[in-house]
Amino acid sequence: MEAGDGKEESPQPMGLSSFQLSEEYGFLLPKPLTELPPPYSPWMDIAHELPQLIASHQLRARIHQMPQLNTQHLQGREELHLAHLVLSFLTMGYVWQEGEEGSMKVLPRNLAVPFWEVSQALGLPPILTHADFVLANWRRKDPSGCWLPCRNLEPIISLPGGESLRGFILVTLLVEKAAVPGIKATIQAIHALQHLDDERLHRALQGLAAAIGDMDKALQRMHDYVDPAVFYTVIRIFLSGWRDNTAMPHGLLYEGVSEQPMAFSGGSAAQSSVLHAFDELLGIQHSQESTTFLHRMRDYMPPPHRAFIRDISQAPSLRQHILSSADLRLREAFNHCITALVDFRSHHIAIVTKYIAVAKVRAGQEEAGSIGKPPAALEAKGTGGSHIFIFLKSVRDSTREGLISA
Ligand code: HEM
Repeated sequence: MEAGDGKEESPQPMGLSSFQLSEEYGFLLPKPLTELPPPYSPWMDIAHELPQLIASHQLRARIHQMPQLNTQHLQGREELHLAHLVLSFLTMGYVWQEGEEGSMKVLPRNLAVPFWEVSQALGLPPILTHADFVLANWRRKDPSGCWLPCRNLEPIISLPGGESLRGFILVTLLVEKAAVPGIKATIQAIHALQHLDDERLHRALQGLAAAIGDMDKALQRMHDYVDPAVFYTVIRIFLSGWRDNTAMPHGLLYEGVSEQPMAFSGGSAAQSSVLHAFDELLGIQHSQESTTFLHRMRDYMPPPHRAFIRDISQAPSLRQHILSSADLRLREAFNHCITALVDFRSHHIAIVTKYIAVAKVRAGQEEAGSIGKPPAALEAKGTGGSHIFIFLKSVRDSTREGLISA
């Protein structure tokens, strides 16, 4: 990361862009493409009809009829991201169309080979990631209209789940957007540390705490837009992966790519770079087990975002600086960041309780099959494969341990 140029509050755009971070949109892809060039219409045509094709059990047949397209005509980051988004959604639909018991263990070569090639080009795994589901999956309905309210936003590609699926994607998007000032404050804080500029550091920490508070407010909107029963019984399975999942114990065979099945975790906001970056800046030490899981999730991030987190972890230690400083205002601002992060994580646990634990009990009480059959293999595990509540509480509690006492 480069040093600032004297204009204190705005980090160098160069510093942001070298990590494929946008001044306005942070980790979100700033202007996602919504269509691929004409040769790729066989993919796009299926992708635009995905929820209906899955509901009518026709997706697998349509994918079998798809030609095997050459990926060499895809140009630039935007086209590659849209291709990965489309192929990952097709793959999730193909594998899970008939639910957990009817999952497919082989991905046909006309889908597997291009998906593998696009994944290699982007440095992403060949499965749906947070980068697909959220970062590259948004468009304005009215291109000249503003971001908020949510009504002007919609996902480019959908899965079953109707308005709840839309809400789940868009609320997560709003959390990413609310994080943007916090990402810039993170860079400011590192510049300030490098230059031993405590005034600037203090302002950066205040900015970071405010941004985490705004992320928390955005997160709460999940309650307004997403129905727990639809999330639990319809949406969740399509985010599931083939690693740490007893429904796919041997992984997925990517035909034409490898002789052996491969195992990848499903999509999860644990793959969002935001909290990884904040944890590194604040020097939060998670348990070994949680750290192993979270670090594995970094393999599911675009490589430049991974590099951003790595560079923060290699920067001078903020925590050591605060501990050795006599400036109580700094300590207070640092602790505000920690408290805001604990609150965010506590509210997230409340959401997970409502959308998974309580929804599971309610689904058990409903007539079997009234909405959909929830995946049994995911009852105690997240789509990323973690043991949900042990993991989330450990991560929240180790965040709290980051407080520096007076
Ligand atoms: C209905 C909404 C949500 C549910 C049910 C949910 C569920 C989960 C689960 C089960 C995990 C454990 C990891 C795994 O195996 O996947 C997790 C982790 C995580 N989720 Fe969510 N999540 C939701 C919304 C969000 C949103 C909107 C964000 C914000 C971007 C978010 C951020 C995270 C983060 C950062 C982690 C990693 C643990 C941490 O750092 O605290 N989640 N989530």
